[in-house]
Amino acid sequence: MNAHETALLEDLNPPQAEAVLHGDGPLLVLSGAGSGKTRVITRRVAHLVKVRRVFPWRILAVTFTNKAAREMRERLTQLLGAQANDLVVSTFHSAAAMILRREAEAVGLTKSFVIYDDGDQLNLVKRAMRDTGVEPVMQPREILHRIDQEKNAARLPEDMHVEQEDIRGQIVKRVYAGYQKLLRAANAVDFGDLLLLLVKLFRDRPDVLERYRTRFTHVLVDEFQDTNPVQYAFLRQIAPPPSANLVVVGDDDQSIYRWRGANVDNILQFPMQYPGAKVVKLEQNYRSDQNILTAAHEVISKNPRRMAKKLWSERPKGENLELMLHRDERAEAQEVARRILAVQREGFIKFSSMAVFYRTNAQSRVLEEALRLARVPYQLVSGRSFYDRAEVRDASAYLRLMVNPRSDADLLRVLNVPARGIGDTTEERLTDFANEQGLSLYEALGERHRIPSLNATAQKRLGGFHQLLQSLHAFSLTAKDAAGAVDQMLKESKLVESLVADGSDEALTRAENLKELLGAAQEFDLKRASDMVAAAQAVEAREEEAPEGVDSAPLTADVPPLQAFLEQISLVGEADAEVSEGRVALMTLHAAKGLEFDAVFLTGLEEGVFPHSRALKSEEPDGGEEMAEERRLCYVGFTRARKRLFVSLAQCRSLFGELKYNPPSRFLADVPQALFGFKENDLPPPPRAAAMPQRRRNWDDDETGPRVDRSYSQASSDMDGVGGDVRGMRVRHEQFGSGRIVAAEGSGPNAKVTVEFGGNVGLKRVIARFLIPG
Ligand SMILES: Nc1ncnc2c1ncn2[C@@H]1O[C@H](COP(=O)(O)OP(=O)(O)OP(=O)(O)O)[C@@H](O)[C@H]1O
Ligand SMILES: [Mg+2]
Repeated sequence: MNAHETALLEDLNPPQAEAVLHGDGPLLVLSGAGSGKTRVITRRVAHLVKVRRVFPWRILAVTFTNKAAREMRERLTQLLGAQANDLVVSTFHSAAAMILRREAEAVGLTKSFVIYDDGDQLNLVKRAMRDTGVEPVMQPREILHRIDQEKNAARLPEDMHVEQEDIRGQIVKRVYAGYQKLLRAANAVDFGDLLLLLVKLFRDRPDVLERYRTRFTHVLVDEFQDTNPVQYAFLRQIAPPPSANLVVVGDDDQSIYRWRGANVDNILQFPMQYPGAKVVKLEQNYRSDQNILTAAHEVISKNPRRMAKKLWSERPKGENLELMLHRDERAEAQEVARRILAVQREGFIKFSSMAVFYRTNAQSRVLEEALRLARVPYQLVSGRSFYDRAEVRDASAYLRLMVNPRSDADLLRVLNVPARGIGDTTEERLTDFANEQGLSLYEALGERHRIPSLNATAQKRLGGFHQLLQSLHAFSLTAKDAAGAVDQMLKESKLVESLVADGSDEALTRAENLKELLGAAQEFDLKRASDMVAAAQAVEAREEEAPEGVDSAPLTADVPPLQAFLEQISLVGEADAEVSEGRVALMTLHAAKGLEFDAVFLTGLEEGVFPHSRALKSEEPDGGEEMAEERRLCYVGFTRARKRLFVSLAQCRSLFGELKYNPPSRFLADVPQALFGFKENDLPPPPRAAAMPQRRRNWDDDETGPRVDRSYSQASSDMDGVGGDVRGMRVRHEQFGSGRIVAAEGSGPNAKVTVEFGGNVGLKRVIARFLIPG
């Protein structure tokens, strides 16, 4: 073993090392959370390059988010130095986008195609519905969802098999076909197209496929449990069974993207698809304290149809899990803020090592408010929120028109932004004319003198807009960097100027955001310049020439800067925001996968919130696949925590404008009480059902329900008559020691107070006069 090899294997356990050292042929690493799967991928890549002397440009490593890709690349730079810049480390979508751009002509696009997002897609679906004249029996949203599903399943309209009597299916098929036509005419693709078009291209053009197959001799995939059929089809093309060097790592228990077409069968059936694949199981968890692991295990083990897995840890038992009960979502948010501060002060855990999770984005607003008030520095991890702002979308539309004036959806978006007096009638005449003549809107603008019944003013205004677009397009052809192009666009379009002229606070904030977009472009340029230098150095530093006829050029090579910037914007995902140092991260459970934190707050553990109401409506026994997926999501949430896990719930919550009294989440009942530090005798008697008449379902009536339900149903019913002021207060009791008030009933010295005491004492109900503050 040489020195490189020793260093790379040093801190790996035997099965991890086995996976890193595995020779040629397919390999599946299947194991539970925190067992070092991602570490194995990174090490294996480094090992391939350093020890087995595989050219870095032959390696394609696919991760789930751009953020994960960035982190993996950083890690690899530490291990490999400049050579890391010759690797392709990316998400499925950006790998597909890079390849598609190189092969654009072969799929009927030009290199400057733009990528449409969800909002653009919806507009396009509406247009396609109008164009195809389908009966308006389906909502555009629903049709779009079905189209996305078809794309995830690798089906174009002509591949759809729809029965004649399936009216809705027929509608989807027709609109889908019209929608694809509109995309192609606009020289645009949507997210789903990136992989779908590539898979089709590889299928129809074996010569193109062969080039990439010959190039990428090693393909590695993290979070494989969440691949969808079209992604898997791509993998099978580029790394075909039975013998390609395809390494996939994942955990069937963490498959949480079924709603995006992910199919957990991909991982379960991998050994069948790649017969002879080596399977390595990792069983030691390095992340979480034992109590957390036990809780996670108890929750996930209720799922049917899992691959049997063991997971053990040498880590200590750790602290108890903490159960936090609240009157409503505001009290919950305040208490989360308070506990974060306490954990930071007393637990010596940095803000940046803490995270707050929730099931749906809508829950974040109240949490944000409470954190702001409590002066807890936090950051919302929702990568798209900035780019989804109206003014930023307007600016992006202009930028995309700059590189691709044929993009009709973008043109319509900014036709009258900032206001230039182009009204609905003019817009209608323009689009009708374009449709009749088979022109893009931009081309129609050029022919505007032929548009019937347009008066001179309308002509003039359209002319002005046409000129603006022409000028911007011309500028983009010679732009040397993205920031220059953004700056020019902001000036010429007068987007900032009009907002500043408006002068309202809101308009000024919007103007600030546009300047931030310019800042993002500047940052992008700097990064790109250094990446390009690095890539060139990596090519220069190659010790050997690529074999004759093998394509070894960097995948991103010749994309103009503005276009590269736009592509980066389009591919920003929900989980991609970088959390700055010193801040607590707030995110949905879905965005949390792959991450780890010292302390985790999992909020909203109520039936109908988490598990999501959708899963409750499922007609299958026990909620079927939907419920199983919620359970996996809970497992993902728990296993992000290293040392402290707080789970919280509210007795009533208003969400989506409705006030709901939901019973506690079933997942709480699966956690053994001892892990919360409760002892059997601590539990107060169950409350009278009449005390909680508003509940839709009374979990206390459920005789089979686990006892832990009773403890917190009691505590939360206690809160009915009390203000939130004493809760959370620190108190001392002569016999039980110090603790914190969880709930109180009545007021004054005879109030009955439920206190969570430290040590092994746990939850107790005592009379207030026996307590002293502190
Ligand atoms: N052999 C090891 N020795 C010490 N620490 C390790 C070892 N393997 C992994 N770790 C650490 O354990 C933690 C979890 O590793 P990693 O993120 O790779 O796990 P994972 O299996 O990918 O988890 P997840 O299922 O959540 O994606 C990381 O902090 C990692 O550095
Ligand atoms: Mg991982």
